[in-house]
Amino acid sequence: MAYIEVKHETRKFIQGDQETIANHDISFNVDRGQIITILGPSGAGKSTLLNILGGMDNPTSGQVLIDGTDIAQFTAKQLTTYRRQDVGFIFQFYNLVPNLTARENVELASQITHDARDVDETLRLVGLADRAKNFPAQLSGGEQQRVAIARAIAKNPKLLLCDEPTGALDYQTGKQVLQVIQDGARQTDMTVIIVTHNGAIAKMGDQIIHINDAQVQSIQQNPQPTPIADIEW
Ligand SMILES: Nc1ncnc2c1ncn2[C@@H]1O[C@H](COP(=O)(O)OP(=O)(O)OP(=O)(O)O)[C@@H](O)[C@H]1O
Repeated sequence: MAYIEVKHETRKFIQGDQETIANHDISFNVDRGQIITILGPSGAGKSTLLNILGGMDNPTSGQVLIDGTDIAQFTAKQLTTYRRQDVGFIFQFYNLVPNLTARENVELASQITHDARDVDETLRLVGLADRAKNFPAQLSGGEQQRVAIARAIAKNPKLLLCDEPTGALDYQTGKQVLQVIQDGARQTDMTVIIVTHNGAIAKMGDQIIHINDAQVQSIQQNPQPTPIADIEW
């Protein structure tokens, strides 16, 4: 059984008399431990889909089975537990707490889960052991994003969701961050979903889901993902 099964997922937003269909009849499967990329232009519906997978939003219709359980049917309380225990998030703009050190930012996440990873070991994993006492403002963009990755991974999530994780970074730093995400995934057996509008980055996925105009345009199996060192954009 696939770890994620999205079946006919649709999300409509209604504002006044205007209806926007952000996701229309979306279906795909993801195996446990896969890295998949969701590729599409601005406004295609990628973030909407990621929010639904992360339990931050509910679809209007359809099923979102995670490990066999339909989270589309979850109550608000069940969704909170799911987000807390099972999901790590990485966003374009890091979202670190500015008055906490790198270590404290990571600790914050590890404290709310049962099965957290060791904070110092996780900082080592992202190559930031020696910056643990620094505040976000004392770190570069790439380092801040690595703290955000450590924070997400420290929860030991089953699912890591990344929304344009390199969107605010330069080319070289962006590649380092992708490498950290990939290494983290391979070492922890997380399932990873990366949203991007960048076709070159999408090639790091074991599966590339092309989304356009709210719909799945194609699903490309990618048995030989491009090594990050070889990705160029
Ligand atoms: N809360 C909302 N209320 C109304 N419309 C929304 C809402 N969230 C998203 N939309 C609309 O749904 C569509 C898809 O948006 P979404 O943010 O999912 O796209 P995206 O592919 O992630 O785009 P981007 O790459 O620019 O972030 C857009 O037309 C957007 O305006």
